[in-house]
Amino acid sequence: MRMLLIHSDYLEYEVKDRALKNPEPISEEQRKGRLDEVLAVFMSVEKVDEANPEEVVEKAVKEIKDVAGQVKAEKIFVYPFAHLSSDLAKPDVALEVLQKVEEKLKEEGFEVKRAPFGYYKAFKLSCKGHPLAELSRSVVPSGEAVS
Ligand SMILES: Nc1ncnc2c1ncn2[C@@H]1O[C@H](CO)[C@@H](NC(=O)[C@@H](N)CO)[C@H]1O
Repeated sequence: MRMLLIHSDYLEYEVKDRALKNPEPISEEQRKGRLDEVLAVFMSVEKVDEANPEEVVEKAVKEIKDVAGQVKAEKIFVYPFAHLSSDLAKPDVALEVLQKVEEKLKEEGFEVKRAPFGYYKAFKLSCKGHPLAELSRSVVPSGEAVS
C-alpha cells in the first residue's frame, strides 16, 4: 500500500464518471464531499497487500495516526488513488482495505470521510505547505518486500 499524505486547509471532490465497470454504489449525497482542516490520504492498494489485507490495514492506520498526531489533524480524508503504484491490487480487495481503514480510523475517534471508489473525480486541495504537510508512506504485509 502506498500513501501520499497531504495536510490541507480543505479537500473537496466531485464524482464525474465511472472509472470501473462496477464502481462502488453511492448515494446522491456522496457525489460531492468536502472536509476542512484535514489530513488527506491518497491510497493505492497494491498486489502485494493481497497476501494479508488485515495486516496492511493495521499498518496503514498506524502510519496515518502517527502523521495525524504530528500535524495535529483530527479529520482524515481516505481517498482511493490508483496512481501511486504500477502494481495495483484488484478492485474488490482494494475497496475492502479502504473501507476497513475508514472504519478503524473512526473507531480511533477521527472524523473520517472516504471518497467513492471506482470513479473519476474532480478535486480541489489546499496544501498547508509546512514541513510535514507533504509525506509519503509505504506499508506491506510482514515478509513482503516494499517495491
Ligand atoms: N488498487 C487500487 N487502489 C486504490 N484505488 C483503486 C484501486 N483499484 C481501483 N481503484 C479505484 O478505481 C478507480 C479506477 O482505477 C480509481 N480512481 C482513481 O484513482 C481516481 N483518482 C481517478 O483516476 C480508484 O477509485
